[in-house]
Amino acid sequence: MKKEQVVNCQFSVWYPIFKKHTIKSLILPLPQNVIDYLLDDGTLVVSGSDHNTQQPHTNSASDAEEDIQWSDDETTTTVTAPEFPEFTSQVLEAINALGGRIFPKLNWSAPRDANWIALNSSLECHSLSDIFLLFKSSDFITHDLTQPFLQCSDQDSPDPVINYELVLRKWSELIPGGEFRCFVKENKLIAISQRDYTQYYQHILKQEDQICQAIQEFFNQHIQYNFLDEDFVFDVYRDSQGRVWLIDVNPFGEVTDSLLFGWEELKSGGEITQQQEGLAFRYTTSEVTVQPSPSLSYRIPRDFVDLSTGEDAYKLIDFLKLKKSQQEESDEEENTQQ
Ligand SMILES: Nc1ncnc2c1ncn2[C@@H]1O[C@H](COP(=O)(O)OP(=O)(O)OP(=O)(O)O)[C@@H](O)[C@H]1O
Repeated sequence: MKKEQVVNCQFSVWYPIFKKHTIKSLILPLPQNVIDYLLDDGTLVVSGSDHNTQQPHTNSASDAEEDIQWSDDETTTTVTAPEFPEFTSQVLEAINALGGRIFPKLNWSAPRDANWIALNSSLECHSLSDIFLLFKSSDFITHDLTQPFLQCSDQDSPDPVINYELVLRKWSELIPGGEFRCFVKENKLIAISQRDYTQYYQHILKQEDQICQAIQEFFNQHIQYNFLDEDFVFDVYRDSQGRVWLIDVNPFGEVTDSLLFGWEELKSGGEITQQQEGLAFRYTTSEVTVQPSPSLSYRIPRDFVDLSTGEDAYKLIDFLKLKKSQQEESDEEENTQQ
């Protein structure tokens, strides 16, 4: 996989080409101070200033950044997250234009590994602080920001310049059993895998031929020869009326999860068992093969999740205060012993 293939799979590259066949979205350039904030481990995500109330911002001359401040007085401890007034109002405007509920992404990735941290355990966002909470907790987002070309074979060539972008997609209730990943080699659709492969869906077994045919038709009519590369991977959603929608485009190579196939067999071509002429379709065929969800490995203990995101979000702040006063007490003890 070459760096150029990764560049071509950025959202802002494929979206204009396939706009009519995918979920409505808006793209905003990500300012450098927001990128710095996302990469800074030391700052919490607590901000009251960006709730979706559509209030005009009076101070939008420049986006100021502040650090968290712990006041000395225990009774008035405050936690201040950085503020980006101009960017915040752009994001709120975009969220409102998309109906108030959005799915956030960067150039390539969504923070799928962080959904456990959100109040609703979902990637649905209504404000910039919802987005920040997910982005700051996600290794996938950090990967986009720090090493997007990690697995490329042309490591000796200079890294292409990337303009980082915040992608806001209209929130859509997608049923996981309707999602499929499609592999294209030399402009031919060679393989389709059920995307949520850890679950068994009876309707996939029953409608195997219709699903294959609908995706093949969608590919022939709208995707084939329209993308910048001849090898790539695209994700689709087949809705309850049987209509197929494009969800995402990914590089053809190890950086993309090959799900029920192996990259070796996909790259070598000929060896895959084929359902229809030239096309292999794999899905989970019984409850027996059901595996734990891969996203479970990204989670942390439930107690901590409850503390940080449970019914009472202030519990985390109380917990941190407690830790701080315990630390101060032990420091004092140490001082008196010396
Ligand atoms: N607009 C949306 N509204 C709600 N859920 C969505 C939306 N877009 C995508 N999803 C859900 O989020 C999942 C991940 O989306 P997407 O493929 O865009 O992320 P990604 O980080 O590029 O994933 P991957 O690394 O597997 O390609 C999808 O499988 C789908 O279930």
